[in-house]
Amino acid sequence: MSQRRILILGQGAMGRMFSGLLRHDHHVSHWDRDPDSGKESAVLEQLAPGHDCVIFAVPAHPHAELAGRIADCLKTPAICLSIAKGLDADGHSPAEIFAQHFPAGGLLRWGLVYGPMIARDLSEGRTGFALAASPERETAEAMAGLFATTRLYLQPDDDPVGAAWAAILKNVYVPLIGMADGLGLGDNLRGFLLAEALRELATIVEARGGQGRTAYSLAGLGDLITTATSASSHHRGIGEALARGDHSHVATDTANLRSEGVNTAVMVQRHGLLRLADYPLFELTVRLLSAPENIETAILDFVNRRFGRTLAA
Ligand SMILES: NC(=O)c1ccc[n+]([C@@H]2O[C@H](COP(=O)([O-])OP(=O)(O)OC[C@H]3O[C@@H](n4cnc5c(N)ncnc54)[C@H](O)[C@@H]3O)[C@@H](O)[C@H]2O)c1
Repeated sequence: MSQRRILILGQGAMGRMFSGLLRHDHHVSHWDRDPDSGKESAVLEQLAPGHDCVIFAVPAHPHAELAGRIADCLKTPAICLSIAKGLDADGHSPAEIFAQHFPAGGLLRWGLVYGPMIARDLSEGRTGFALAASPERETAEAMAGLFATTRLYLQPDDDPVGAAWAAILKNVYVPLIGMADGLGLGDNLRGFLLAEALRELATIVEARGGQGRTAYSLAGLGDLITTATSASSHHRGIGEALARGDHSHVATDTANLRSEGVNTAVMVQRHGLLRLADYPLFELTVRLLSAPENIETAILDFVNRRFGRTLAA
């Protein structure tokens, strides 16, 4: 494939990993901003023009601002691609933000890359897998083509809305798995909770305008299993910490930018994005993330209700 000019926003774990994967075949530039001081590594408006692809390897919360700046200064065709699995302060996903800033028919096209692609595995030469989801098939295929010589295997897909909700919401369910495992509730219960989470995720994806099948793709099932079972998973670790009484990640009514999953739980409630009563496992998880008390009883009560039993836990 021909050499592309790629700009990577963010030089954290994912930004560095992408740079390592792509720099052999493409011309790669970097931009970052210190989240504490706000200091930017370069003037984005001077750096961005001329690039064919901009990878947003930053959390969701600065996406709208950065997409607006990119849209104003890129005057040649390019693809903007995000990997962020969170909602911004307005409750918007990267799919919604990109659709607004990069409208169909314009010079800038967009897509999302979601799936089991833990930065450490890829940085150490192992494989990664993800959907390359875009509203346009051609863009999805171009995204997959960028990585064609790397160990990140991308499947072109046309459901970015579903991919975004699947990837974002699985980070809310994963701490529940961490809680159950942290309390030693068993392998069988983990399997049940994962099956329930997936079933619910498919209905939520549809309710939010995506396709239910996307919940069973790399962006949903693939990422859910990986994150829920990886010893190094941040979101699984949050659940394990809550199970041992460490409440440093408890969801409060303010944004929690240290954990995207916890922050998503807060944003879903703040912006009324879902009718929680329709999704009992999601509702249980959100409740335990903000009030992690009697976790075992709460999970077993859920199991009994699901099977129509009234046994005491
Ligand atoms: N780590 C993974 O394995 C993984 C996998 C898939 C997707 N993701 C997603 O990728 C995104 C980045 O993850 P990461 O692991 O690289 O995080 P990280 O904390 O290692 O890096 C985040 C980067 O974003 C920059 N940043 C933070 N706030 C910013 C702001 N307000 N404005 C501009 N830049 C800002 C930081 O300077 C840093 O370079 C997350 O949304 C995450 O969900 C991560």
